[in-house]
Amino acid sequence: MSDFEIRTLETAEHRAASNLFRESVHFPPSDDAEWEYAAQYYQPGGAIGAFDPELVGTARSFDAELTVPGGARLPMVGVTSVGVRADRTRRGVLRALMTTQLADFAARGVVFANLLATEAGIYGRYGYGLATRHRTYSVDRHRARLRPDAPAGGELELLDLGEAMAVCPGVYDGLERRPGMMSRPEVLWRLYETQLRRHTPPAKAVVHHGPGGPDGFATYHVGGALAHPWTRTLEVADLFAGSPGAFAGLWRFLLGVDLVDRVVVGSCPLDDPIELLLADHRCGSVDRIGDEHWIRLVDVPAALAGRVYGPADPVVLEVTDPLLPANGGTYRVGPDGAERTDRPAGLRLDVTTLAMMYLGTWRPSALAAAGRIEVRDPAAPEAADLLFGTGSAAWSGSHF
Ligand SMILES: CC(=O)SCCNC(=O)CCNC(=O)[C@H](O)C(C)(C)COP(=O)(O)OP(=O)(O)OC[C@H]1O[C@@H](n2cnc3c(N)ncnc32)[C@H](O)[C@@H]1OP(=O)(O)O
Repeated sequence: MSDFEIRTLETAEHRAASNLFRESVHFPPSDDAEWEYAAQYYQPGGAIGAFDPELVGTARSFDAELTVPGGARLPMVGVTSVGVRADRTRRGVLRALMTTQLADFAARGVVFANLLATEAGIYGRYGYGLATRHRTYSVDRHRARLRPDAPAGGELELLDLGEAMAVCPGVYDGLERRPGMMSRPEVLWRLYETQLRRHTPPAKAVVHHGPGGPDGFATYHVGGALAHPWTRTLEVADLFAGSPGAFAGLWRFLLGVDLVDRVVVGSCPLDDPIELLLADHRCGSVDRIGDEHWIRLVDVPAALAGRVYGPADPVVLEVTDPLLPANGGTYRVGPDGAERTDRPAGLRLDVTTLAMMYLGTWRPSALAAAGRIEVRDPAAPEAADLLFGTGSAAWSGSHF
């Protein structure tokens, strides 16, 4: 670990860092045209590198806000573009990058760090716990009909990508957010626009207009065979709906696009009601349930105080956090909030496990049954299930 130096990268070093990351995930280096837009994703001062003295590892982050149960939006950073040169792996470079980043986040008052992991075995050791999951849902368009009692929805407006990028960010900002959703900084919209523009023809968007104005949208493209017989798939990148009418209206539109065989939504919340809208739910299928965001509670007291809790007897949690020891200690969590306490703990857990239950994705009793929580008070797991449970499944829908 002492054989290399970790420091913030200068803007002039960002391209080398980006290419190092790309090589680590087996992508080619960016050409000039690609780098022209990719450079914008590097927030000034937001990338770090490990040098030995050459650049051998890197990670970057950007600022956003995370919605927690109850609706509060708390400061988070998105962590991404993490890579170590293949000839320098397994000698502590990532550990040094992660430790440096976390100390910096804590000093800046960040409450959460979020990431999407290439492999499930990497980030738990740094306090990141799998906190949101999503599913890929596909529908056989030829068989699909919405039930006659499905909400009618409002007007739908088809936009090209340029128009969509002027409209969708505002619609997104106005939506009520589930736990796990995040603000989308402009760089993320630019990333999505670039990805959507790669399709031929470029992707489009459909916006739903409810009684109070635009309240949902979907971005999509249609790909597949160009010649008869048609085997075309409509792939949805984003689907956000602020009301039952918007959700049904958007799905009705997507299932109505001609010359399409399947409609696939890559990332849906686990509990969205599409099956309930279909007249025959067997024409739809869950293709995959997977990891979505891993979150790290950088400031445990602020994170615990920032969300609301369900009705149950209070529990006392004893939390351990070797990388950020200031988070360690006992916390009383009850329907009236959470604060530090001197009372004896009912449940003992590490900060990674706390992240897994924080947004309601994993029940404390299940984590205890799996051996991830030590139970000191036999009544505490059931009470914690009720306290940490949420009305809707945590989901982000924003990937980076
Ligand atoms: C948010 C994102 O950007 S996700 C992208 C992550 N990047 C990639 O997947 C690109 C390809 N992989 C890499 O670049 C590297 O292998 C990395 C970044 C995953 C790991 O970097 P390294 O410098 O080798 O990790 P380091 O030596 O610090 O190891 C730290 C610990 O993680 C473990 N570890 C490292 N990589 C992995 C892995 N892929 N799976 C499981 N454990 C791992 C090590 O065994 C070590 O364990 P220990 O603390 O118990 O000793």
